[in-house]
Amino acid sequence: MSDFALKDAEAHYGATRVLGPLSIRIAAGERVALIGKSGAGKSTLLSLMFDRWQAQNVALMPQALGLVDTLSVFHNVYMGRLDRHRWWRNLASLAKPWRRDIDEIKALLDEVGIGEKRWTPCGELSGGQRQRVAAARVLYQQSDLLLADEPVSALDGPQASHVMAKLTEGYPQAVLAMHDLELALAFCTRIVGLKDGAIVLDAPSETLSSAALQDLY
Ligand SMILES: Nc1ncnc2c1ncn2[C@@H]1O[C@H](COP(=O)(O)OP(=O)(O)OP(=O)(O)O)[C@@H](O)[C@H]1O
Repeated sequence: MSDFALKDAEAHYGATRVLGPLSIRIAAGERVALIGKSGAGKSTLLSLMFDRWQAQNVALMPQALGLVDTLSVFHNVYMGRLDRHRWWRNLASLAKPWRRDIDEIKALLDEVGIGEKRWTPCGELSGGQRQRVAAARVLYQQSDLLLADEPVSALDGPQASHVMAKLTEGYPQAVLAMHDLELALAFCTRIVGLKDGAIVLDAPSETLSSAALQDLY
């Protein structure tokens, strides 16, 4: 595990500054929930973090998920480790996957409740199923840090808790944009509140309640 830090970072769309300047450090073992109302800058901050840190072995689960609809669930998860294999192995796996990969990916898919869909094209899945495939892909990736944008927004209560538990077990160091404050407090060690592109709150979860966080909305 390593430290990840931004110093005086800014993000612009055209000439308009929408984020920062802000500084933040994510220490080993910290799971940070980014919260704030729509447009506060959560996705922009996650993109900036990914841009700056991607050379440091970071997994990204974007809001749009980035699944290939014409490929099976298995192959979408397999893509989490494409860069660890030689090109010919990846190409051969498209036609005939290795038994070892099938077993490992099936076990992960079972953990998020969609093992039976492993050969279904992602284009034929529901929104919640797609989100669980994307969760399985970042878990398969086994990077040092997870950056995830609303990773359980399409899941119902018990499923959302279950997938959050799996993601945070797999990634003790993470930054997660969250709308659900109860889940954020339950699974993250630290809450960072954003307003108009600035950090207006940064505190350990154990010192906060969801009622206290309502001021951000
Ligand atoms: N492609 C874009 N072009 C111009 N402005 C953008 C673009 N994407 C985002 N913005 C602006 O940047 C600001 C931050 O947006 P961002 O998507 O980071 O917010 P967010 O907190 O993630 O919102 P949400 O919870 O709705 O996903 C907003 O004012 C938004 O209008």
